[in-house]
Amino acid sequence: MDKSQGKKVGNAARAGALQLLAAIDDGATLDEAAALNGQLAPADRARARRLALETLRRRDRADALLAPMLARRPRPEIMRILRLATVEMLALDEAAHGVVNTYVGLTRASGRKGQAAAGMVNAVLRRVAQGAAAWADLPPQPMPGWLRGPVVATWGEATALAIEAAHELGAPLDLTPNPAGKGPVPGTGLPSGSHRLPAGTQVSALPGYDSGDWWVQDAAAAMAVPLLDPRPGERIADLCAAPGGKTLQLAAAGAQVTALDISESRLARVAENLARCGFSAQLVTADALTWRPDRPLDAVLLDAPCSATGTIRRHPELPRLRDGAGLDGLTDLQARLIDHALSILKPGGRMVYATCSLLPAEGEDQLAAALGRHPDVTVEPLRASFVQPGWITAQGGLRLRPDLWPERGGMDGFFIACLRKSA
Ligand SMILES: C[S@@+](CC[C@H](N)C(=O)[O-])C[C@H]1O[C@@H](n2cnc3c(N)ncnc32)[C@H](O)[C@@H]1O
Repeated sequence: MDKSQGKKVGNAARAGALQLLAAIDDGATLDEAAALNGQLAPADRARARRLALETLRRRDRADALLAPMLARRPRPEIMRILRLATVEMLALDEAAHGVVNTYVGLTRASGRKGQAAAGMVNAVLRRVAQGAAAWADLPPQPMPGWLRGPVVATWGEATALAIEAAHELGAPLDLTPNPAGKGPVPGTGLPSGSHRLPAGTQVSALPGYDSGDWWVQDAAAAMAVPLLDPRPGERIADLCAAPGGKTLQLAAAGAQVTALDISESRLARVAENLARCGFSAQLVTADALTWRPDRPLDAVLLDAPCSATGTIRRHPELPRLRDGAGLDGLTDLQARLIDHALSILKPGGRMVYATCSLLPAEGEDQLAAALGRHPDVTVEPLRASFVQPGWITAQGGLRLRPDLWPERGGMDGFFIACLRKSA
């Protein structure tokens, strides 16, 4: 590839990243915004997404570096250009000369107002290029107050900072091997059985996807089903199943699975994933609050809807889109789902409650409240060999956080508890 071609590809991705950041500023999620990059070649689309992700992870840090260099805060589109260029130079080690020239060009191309701002962008970015030491001294992006408050109150300031550092690092790609798969599964094996590949690995470029030799699932998310310990032939309902990572694990263990979700379109993804991996399950579109099986079940998996604050490494836009206001509604729904899930279990049956949340209100507090409401329910010991003693909470739940396994690249935030109804 000659140099001019390379530059053209790079600039298409940068313009794509600016489109994504603008849509996210307007309230879209990164996945929703991705449709805007539909015209880009796949490699540029992937690079635009990565640039946007890396910028969102360091937005506050970039703003703190830029603030003293700006006489007044520029218009949002110019601010996005400055942030993106700052992150490219200081976090992604892109050569300053090329970055400055490109973003000055993109500023100029953004219309009459852009022409007027180009000189300022040029001057500021040249100062940014000299700012590596100041950049290194800035703390990672803080979690929003509604999340940081409970995190600090529960685990302390040092843990909050470690979580924030993990958020900035982003997430590796984790695969769950299909036990019935034929080919080797790429990546390094983790103690929990997942395989890990570096952040930014393109899923479509990996062997074994079409043949269903593995599926994408964060290592923490993949821990819930082993803790339920499904057995061949057991009748198990996965009450909030889509897109189906845990349904696949349950089916792979030989259970008779009913996969339920309130969203028909999301349930269609469960069907696709089951077909690709060669498993089957009964699929039901229904509200888990009211659905009842024809007879009580051996086990239930309740991966409840939640704030998803455990997934900020992969969705750094999430803290900007949410303000914690819907939390009471979610915790109320989770409690009602727990009560209903217990009511469809046979005596002696097990239930795993899980949320991809960092908030104790959606994890530890739900477990305590459920035990208070249900004197006939006990917490099952967490017997899986990958569980480290320090991860187990006072009441016997499993607390997973992005700052755990730092030497391996972290994991999503999750809370998992296994309950047993008395026989
Ligand atoms: C955290 S996701 C589940 C992820 C899934 N267990 C997996 O491992 O791939 C939560 C799911 O709950 C579904 N959901 C939300 N409220 C529900 C309800 N009342 N009944 C059934 N499903 C519900 C959502 O549509 C969403 O697909």
